Amino acid sequence: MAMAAAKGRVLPLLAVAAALAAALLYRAPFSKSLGGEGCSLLPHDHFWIASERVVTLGRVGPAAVEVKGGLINAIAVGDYRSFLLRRPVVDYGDAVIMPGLIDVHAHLDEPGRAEWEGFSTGTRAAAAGGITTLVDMPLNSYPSTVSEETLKLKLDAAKDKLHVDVGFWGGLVPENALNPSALESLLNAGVLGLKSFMCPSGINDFPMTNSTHIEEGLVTLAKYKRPLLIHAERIPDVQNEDGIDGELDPKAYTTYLKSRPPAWEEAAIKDLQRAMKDTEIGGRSEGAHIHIVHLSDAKTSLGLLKDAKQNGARVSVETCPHYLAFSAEEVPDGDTRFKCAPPIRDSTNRDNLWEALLDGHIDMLSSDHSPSAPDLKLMEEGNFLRAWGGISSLQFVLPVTWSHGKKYGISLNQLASWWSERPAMLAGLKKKGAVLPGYRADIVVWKPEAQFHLDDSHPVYHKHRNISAYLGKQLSGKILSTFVGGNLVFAEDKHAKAACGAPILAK
Ligand SMILES: NC(=O)N[C@H]1NC(=O)NC1=O
Ligand SMILES: [Zn+2]
Ligand SMILES: [Zn+2]
Repeated sequence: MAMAAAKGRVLPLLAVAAALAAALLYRAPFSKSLGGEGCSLLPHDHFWIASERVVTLGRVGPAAVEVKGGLINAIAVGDYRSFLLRRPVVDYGDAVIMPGLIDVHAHLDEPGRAEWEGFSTGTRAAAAGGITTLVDMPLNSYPSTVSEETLKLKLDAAKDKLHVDVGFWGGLVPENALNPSALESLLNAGVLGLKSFMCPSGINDFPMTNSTHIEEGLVTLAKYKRPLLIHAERIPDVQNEDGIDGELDPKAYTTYLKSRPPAWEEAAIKDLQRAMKDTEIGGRSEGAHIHIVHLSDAKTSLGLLKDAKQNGARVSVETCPHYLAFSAEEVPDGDTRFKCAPPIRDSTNRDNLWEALLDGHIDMLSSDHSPSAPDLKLMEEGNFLRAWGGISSLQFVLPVTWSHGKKYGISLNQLASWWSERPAMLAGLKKKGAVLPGYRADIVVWKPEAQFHLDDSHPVYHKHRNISAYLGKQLSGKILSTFVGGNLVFAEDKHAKAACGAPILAK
């Protein structure tokens, strides 16, 4: 019965042992450390999961993973079936067992804008998508997370609503950037690092920073060894003439592209050169780390970042599935679901982003899940210049990355590196991001080959399915089970009753 709950396939050979094991499992007491009965669809705190394709230790192969008290206790690599005789096991056959995804860039907009997205809906979508940890951005909620007090409001709003673990970035804004004690109190309160914008953010209480704010903020961050995430677009001092003029059709996607050319990304990154240099060994903010969020320009901006890395700057770069899945050529005019900043560029740029990811010049992936209330997307009017910029994608990032990445020959190990290991390092999450003994049992089990059509009948848990650019698409990669800290929080299109994810605070 316990086995059936997880739809595990118990090998016929092990039928007797499995029956014994099931009985054992069923009688096992609920673990307080796992939060009690409603936290898991598999209410046991000691069990094994196994499959032919476990992603661990840089390889993919048959293995069994022992989960005990919320942690991975042991891994039996190789012929796990004989090893597992008489042990309680959920056998996932040839499904992939991989570290749960860590999405370091999601906007869950509580308090203040729960009608855009919230902790409950956002983390349910995450669980359904195999994401086991999210790091929440400091803007789009109201107030923004820019102080100890506003972080406390976030934590209060999140209480009892987290279906996965959630950490928080704080905001670096002009009001705190030149004030080390204000920044220290925010960092001491537990944000995992800071985030700032070099252009208007679209949110009134999250003003943009200039390079001086950034350089000064980094000095404080260096003491804490926590990163600064930067939205690197800046309006160039001199706009060149193919910039936008009033005559262009606001429904045409080309108009939007012209309004935010790659020159914006370039200008920001050039402006960051001194800040990047400061992070080098012996630099003014040695120990700090600059992370460029959602890179879209795979040309000059990427080149500048490669140079900075080569010179020893501590810089990392993420891009997002929408820049890898879509190209400007295929964005229909008036379809503002595809509006994001920086924009989705042409197909050559998309191919170059894949190449940079495969070559290691782009370090990791994140969703930048940034929904709004549907009316702000202006879907009927189709005005790209006035619509909210933000892509709604949280639940689909794994199948989207896989479906499109297959064409570029990506491997399961690369997926685990881009979506789990590197994000864990960026956010300073110890014992997360890999399937290894001693690590938190945050695991996704999925079937890469299973195809599905994201049609109107597909369950979507994040807010406002209609504003997601992925609706109507055919994807490969079905999530079977998601474990967070040993709790089976999602399986067979069902969530565990209780929300037992943990808030993560830096110490
Ligand atoms: N405020 C906000 O979420 N902006 C995000 N949306 C987007 O498309 N890019 C962003 O930075
Ligand atoms: Zn951004
Ligand atoms: Zn964002």
